[in-house]
Amino acid sequence: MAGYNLKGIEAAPLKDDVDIVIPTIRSLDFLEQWRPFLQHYHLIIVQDGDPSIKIKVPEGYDYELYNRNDINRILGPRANCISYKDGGCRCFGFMVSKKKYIYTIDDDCFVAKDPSGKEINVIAQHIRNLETPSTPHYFNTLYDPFREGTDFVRGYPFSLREEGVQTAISHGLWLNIPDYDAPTQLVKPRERNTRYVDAVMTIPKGVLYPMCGMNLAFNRELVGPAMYFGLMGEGQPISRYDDMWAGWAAKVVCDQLGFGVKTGLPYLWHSKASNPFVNLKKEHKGLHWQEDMVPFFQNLCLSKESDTAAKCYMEISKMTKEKLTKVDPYFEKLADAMVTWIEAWEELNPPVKNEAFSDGKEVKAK
Ligand SMILES: O=c1ccn([C@@H]2O[C@H](COP(=O)(O)OP(=O)(O)O[C@H]3O[C@@H](CO)[C@H](O)[C@H]3O)[C@@H](O)[C@H]2O)c(=O)[nH]1
Ligand SMILES: [Mn+2]
Repeated sequence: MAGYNLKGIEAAPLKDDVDIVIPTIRSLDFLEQWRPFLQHYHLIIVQDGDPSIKIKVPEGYDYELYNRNDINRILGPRANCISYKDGGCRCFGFMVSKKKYIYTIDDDCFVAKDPSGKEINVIAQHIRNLETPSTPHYFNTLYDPFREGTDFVRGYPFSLREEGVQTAISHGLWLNIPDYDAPTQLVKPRERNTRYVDAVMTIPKGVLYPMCGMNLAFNRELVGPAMYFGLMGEGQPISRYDDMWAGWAAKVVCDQLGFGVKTGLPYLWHSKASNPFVNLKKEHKGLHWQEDMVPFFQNLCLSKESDTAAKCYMEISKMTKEKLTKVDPYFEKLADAMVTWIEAWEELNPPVKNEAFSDGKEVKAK
């Protein structure tokens, strides 16, 4: 690229199969540092906040940029399911993408170094995580058996080794500013995560986890419809639980459809501690409601007819309305927004007519 020093650019794995989705209400200057790893990928930028503000995209990146006016134009009345003034707006990018894989990253995240001092190619590691099987049915104590230099340990039944399932989500971690909630940030303002754990592990079937949207990749074809970052932000009683809602729902869907979820490598460097007092105001209801939301998802039993991500999600929406509205009327609104999300998803992503599925049905679990 004229004028840019791209020396040392690493191979951009599956560059035509990945879209990078970035929600931003700040600036995209952070992309300068990511050039060696992200420059070859297509970006989908979801600009939150005032659409009259012009966001500058660093030269040399191939991108599409959507602001609130674009979301309203494209989705019409269904735009009300996309959060405003909350990072959850990023899921609009998941919906408009046509690629197999999504990688989503926050605009205050930078390239981290591993203990040897080598810069970490987050995309390469996420693709490796997504392209190798998960082991949700039986925990391998030496972590990911599909990594170089490791394997299934003694006592791991061979019958289960072929059982590796398709990996739908790869959840990366963060050095420096950890993703703490506001109370924890307030009591530990100077805490920094300096610990690099060289491991990738499958989250066992039936176990939920707090999914952070900061450094996250997933297979759109397997689990895209379930990756709805819940309706939060302006006009809603809660914020900063958008990624949590998506993580809980998507894990239930992955367990139902027989897909895997991995967490661990890659790390990135999270630089900006959002203001803990502002965060406390935004997320305080979530701190209470999570005591109900988590057991709700833990106890969900989906019907066998729910054999695609969209069908699972519609069933979860129905159960949300039935079981969580007693916690707060907001959940009825959220349940309706979940239905709107699926309707919008299916309008923008009509099932592909495919001889394998003569009725053109969505990808079903094997
Ligand atoms: O109103 C908003 C606020 C933020 N964004 C964009 O979303 C991401 C995350 O924002 P931020 O870095 O301020 O949030 P953190 O507390 O550091 O991160 C955690 O909170 C989650 C946000 O819900 C986030 O995914 C977690 O990692 C940035 O890109 C902001 O620009 C926004 O679009 N609108
Ligand atoms: Mn941040």
